[in-house]
Amino acid sequence: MLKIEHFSKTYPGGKRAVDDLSLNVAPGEIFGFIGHNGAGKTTTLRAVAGVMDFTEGTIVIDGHDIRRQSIAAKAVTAFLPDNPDLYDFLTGIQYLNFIADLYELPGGVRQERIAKYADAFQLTGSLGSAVGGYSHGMKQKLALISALMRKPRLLILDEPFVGLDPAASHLLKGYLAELCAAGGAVFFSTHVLEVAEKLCHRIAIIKDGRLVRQGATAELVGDSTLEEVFLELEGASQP
Ligand SMILES: Nc1ncnc2c1ncn2[C@@H]1O[C@H](COP(=O)(O)OP(=O)(O)OP(=O)(O)O)[C@@H](O)[C@H]1O
Repeated sequence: MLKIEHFSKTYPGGKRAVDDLSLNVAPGEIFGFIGHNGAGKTTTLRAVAGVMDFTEGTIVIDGHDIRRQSIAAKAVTAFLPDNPDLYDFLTGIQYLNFIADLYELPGGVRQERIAKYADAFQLTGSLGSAVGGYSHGMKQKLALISALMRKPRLLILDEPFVGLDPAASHLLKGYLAELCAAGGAVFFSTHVLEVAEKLCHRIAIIKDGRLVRQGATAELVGDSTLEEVFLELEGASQP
């Protein structure tokens, strides 16, 4: 579903944020991407989502090269940044309809899906209000609904659990599993290692822009916890 090969990104000014990263995410897989602050997670996710160009390597989504077939790749991908930038002057429902129009989601299907996800995330009563008045968590829920309603083949999420209340986090985990059961795939970054350990089929750990470990969660963790494995790789001292 997602194939990243020898991906590198050097920012203008010379910072090499990611160096020679390769990984695959298979259909049906929830893939967690973890690493310290500044490790290169957001840089990678933004390149995969096609919102940032990169220096070297190839990124292929569902058979479409993100550079050469960017529209086809983006048509099957949804990306939720850590701080979604929505249109404050639109109401929630106007925003969802705007996204549904962009991705040509037919009327009946969109209404049914918006109703389903908005009810579940308890946002239905706020859809008539301007997004500018939403709390951070409400904006995040709206952005999530806009991504989920499209039923993307690949869902890319940057720190999706930060700022969500426990009920919304629980719901989201269920929806990620649902998307994968339907043959989609999820690639997400997180600092919440307990969630990653429980939720992810496979995990990659990035350190200073380089992939230092990847594999099936059970194999990667072994008899330890993900936190222990992570801290050991980081060389961090444990109490
Ligand atoms: N626009 C930019 N210009 C220059 N350097 C950048 C830019 N964006 C990120 N970087 C640098 O690239 C490196 C990787 O940043 P990135 O945002 O990908 O890390 P991250 O793993 O997502 O971190 P966090 O967990 O803190 O969100 C960091 O050293 C950061 O300072």
